[in-house]
Amino acid sequence: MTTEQLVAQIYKKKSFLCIGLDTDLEKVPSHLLEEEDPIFAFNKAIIDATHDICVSYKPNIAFYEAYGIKGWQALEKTIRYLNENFPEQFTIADAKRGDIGNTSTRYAKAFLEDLQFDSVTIAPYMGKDSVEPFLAFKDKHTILLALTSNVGAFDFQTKLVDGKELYKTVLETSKSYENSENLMYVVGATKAEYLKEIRQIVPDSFLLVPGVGAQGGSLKDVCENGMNDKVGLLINSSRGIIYASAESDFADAARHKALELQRQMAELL
Ligand SMILES: O=C(O)c1cc(=O)[nH]c(=O)n1[C@@H]1O[C@H](COP(=O)(O)O)[C@@H](O)[C@H]1O
Repeated sequence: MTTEQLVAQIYKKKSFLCIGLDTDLEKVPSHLLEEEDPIFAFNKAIIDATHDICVSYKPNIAFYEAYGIKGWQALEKTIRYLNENFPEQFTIADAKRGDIGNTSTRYAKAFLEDLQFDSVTIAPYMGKDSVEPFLAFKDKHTILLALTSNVGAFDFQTKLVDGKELYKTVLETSKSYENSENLMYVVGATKAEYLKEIRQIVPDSFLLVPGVGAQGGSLKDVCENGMNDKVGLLINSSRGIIYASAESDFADAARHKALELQRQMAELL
C-alpha cells in the first residue's frame, strides 16, 4: 500500500486508528477455546466488528510465536483474511526485527513478501545495513523504533551521544538510508511532549504511536504535537480495545471502545 492510499483511507473513515491484535489465549472469552483455531476466531470477530472504523491492524508477532506452529498458522490466516477481505487496511507486522544484512533480508522476505504485510517494525540498533534490506521493498514500509513508550526508553534513547539525544540521531541518520521514503517511525504516546521536536526532524513521515489506552497516553496531546498536514499519525491501541469484555459480547465491546477513539479522532481531523 502506498502512503497516499493510507492517507485517503484516513480521510474517508475519519480515523487514524490502528487496532493491535495482541491475542492472548488467557484473555480471550472462554467459549472461543472450543474453536479449532481460537486465535484466528478471536481476530476475525474483532476485525469484522471494527474494520469500518479503523485503518490499520497490527498483530504483535510475539503473541503468535508464543503458541508455536499453531500461533504462526493463526497469524497466516489473520493476514490472509485481512488481505483478501479488507485490502484497504494498512497491516503492520509488529516484529521489531533487525540483524546483519543477509539475515534482515530473510526477515523482510518473511513479513513483506511471504506473509504480505504492508509494513514491519524494526529496531535501529544495528544500523544502516540492518534496515536497508526492509526498505528495498516497493510500496512497503519500515517502521523504525525512534522513541518508545516504555520506561526503558530512557536507558538509551534519550541519552546524549555526541551532545545529541540518541533517538534524534536515529531519526536524522535514517533519513540518509537508501529508499528512506519507505520509513515510518514509532513514537510512544506516553512521550507526546517530544513530538514537536521530532516533527522538526521528520515533518512528513508517518508516526506509529502506541500507548494510548492501557499505557495511559493521551490522544489529544499526541495530535496537538504530532499531526502534520497529511495527518501523519497512526494511533495504536491493543488491550484497551480487544479486551474490553471477556464475555460473549467481546466483539461489540471492542467496537464500542474503538468507536470512542474514532469519534475523538474525527473531531481532531
Ligand atoms: O512497536 C510497537 O508497536 C510498540 C512500540 C512502543 O514503543 N510501545 C508499544 O507498546 N508498542 C506495541 O504496541 C502495543 C501496545 O499495546 P497496548 O498497550 O495493549 O495498547 C504492543 O503490541 C506493544 O508491543
